[in-house]
Parts: sequence; C-alpha cells; structure tokens
Amino acid sequence: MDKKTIVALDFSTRKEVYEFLLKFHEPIYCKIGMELTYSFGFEIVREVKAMGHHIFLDLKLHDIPNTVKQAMKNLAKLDVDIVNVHAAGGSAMMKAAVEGLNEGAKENNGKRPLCIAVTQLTSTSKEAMNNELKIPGEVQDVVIDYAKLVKESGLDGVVCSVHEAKAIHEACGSDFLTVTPGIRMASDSVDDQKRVATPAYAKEQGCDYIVVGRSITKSSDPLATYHEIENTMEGK
Ligand SMILES: O=c1ccn([C@@H]2O[C@H](COP(=O)(O)O)[C@@H](O)[C@H]2O)c(=O)[nH]1
Repeated sequence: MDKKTIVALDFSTRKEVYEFLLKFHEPIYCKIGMELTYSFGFEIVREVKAMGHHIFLDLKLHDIPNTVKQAMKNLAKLDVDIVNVHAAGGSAMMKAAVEGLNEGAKENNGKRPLCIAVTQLTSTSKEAMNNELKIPGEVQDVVIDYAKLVKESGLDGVVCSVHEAKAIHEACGSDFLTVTPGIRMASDSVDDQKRVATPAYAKEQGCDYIVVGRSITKSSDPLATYHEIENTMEGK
C-alpha cells in the first residue's frame, strides 16, 4: 500500500464506521482495534476488507507463546495486512507469533500479514515507565533495546513514537518498519497520549507509517484532514 497514513477506526457503532468510510473514494489503510473487534467480531474486519481497504488489525497479543502461536494461526486466515503483539511478551512469544502466522498462511493463500510489536505505548511517559512499570532509563533507550529484540525475533517492525523512529532505523535498518501512533496536529488536544508529534515531524523522522485516530475522525472535515496529513507524509 503506497499510503502512509493508517486511520484508526475507533468507533462504537457500525453506522459510524460506514459513514466515515463512505467519504473516501479510494482504498485507505485502516486500523481496526479492540473497540470494533470486541463489539462486532471479525465480521467487521471482513466487511472493511471487502470494501477494498487495507487493514492493520491492532489486537496487541500478549500471552504465553503457545497461545499466541495458535491465535496468530487463526488471524493469518483473515487476510489482513498487519497484525501485532506486545514486545514485552519476550522473544519466545514473538517467535511463536511468526510461526503461527506462517502456519496459518500455509493453510490460506501462502502470504502472511506483516507482524510488528509494540515497544512502549505512546500513552506511556518516562515517569510511568520508570515508576509504575519499573523499567529504568530513558524511553528512547528502552524502545531501541526492545526494537532490537523484535528484529532478532524475526518480526517486521515496531510500533513506537515518532521520537524514537529515526534511532530505530539507525539501529535496526531502514527496512525495519516504524509504525507511529501519537500523531496530533499542532492545534489538537493530546488527550491520553504522552509521546506525540505532528505529521510533518513524523515525515522528517522517516516514519514508515503514522497511525491517526481522533485528529481525523473527530475533525470537522475528516476527508480534508486525511488528505492534508497524507500529502504531508507523501512530501507533496
Ligand atoms: O502505542 C500505541 C499503540 C497503539 N495506539 C493506537 O493508535 C490509535 C491512536 O489513536 P488517536 O486517537 O490518534 O490517539 C488508537 O487506536 C490506539 O489504540 C496508540 O495510540 N499507541
């Protein structure tokens, strides 16, 4: 997919999803997360896929390796484009995730979704990471260490904030995907996010994809805001 903006479809009703997607006259990259999946099951994934859109299925798996492997085997059959896990599950869990995807893909069309891992949530501050999660150090150093583990475990990239993307590409290579939520226009409220940045800064830092939810979905003109952001990411 040549689009760089992944729109987070964090809606509570099917009606909102369809009213939103009908504004677009071309395929976009959508993120379907826990809110929609836990309400409507995988049916909503199949429906959005059938409309021609690309899908990042953001379920952030984090469990023992065997459970994650079997779950990924099933997710591989949905024909989505990206799935993810939490890097905090460790290398055995991440390797099991990829094994499950490969096995599921073999029973499907042979093509597995990309698998990426969340390093530290963009809603996590240094203070919370140090004092609540008991992970010492700077967020950037911890995220880079996690990214190296994710790469060694055979995954395709990470979810990180814009602020870590450049250093991750330097440490893990330019082919290693950086998918960055926590995107806000300069005038937007940051809401529950902590490590935020604008689309222009994400472009400057070389992020492969940005994930944008409320800045687009709650905009007075979602289509115009999407195009403004995507044009920035495409350097237009
Ligand atoms: O570290 C992470 C991982 C995932 N997300 C998800 O991205 C969107 C962001 O929505 P906004 O409205 O743009 O804040 C949301 O679906 C999160 O679950 C993240 O924000 N940070």
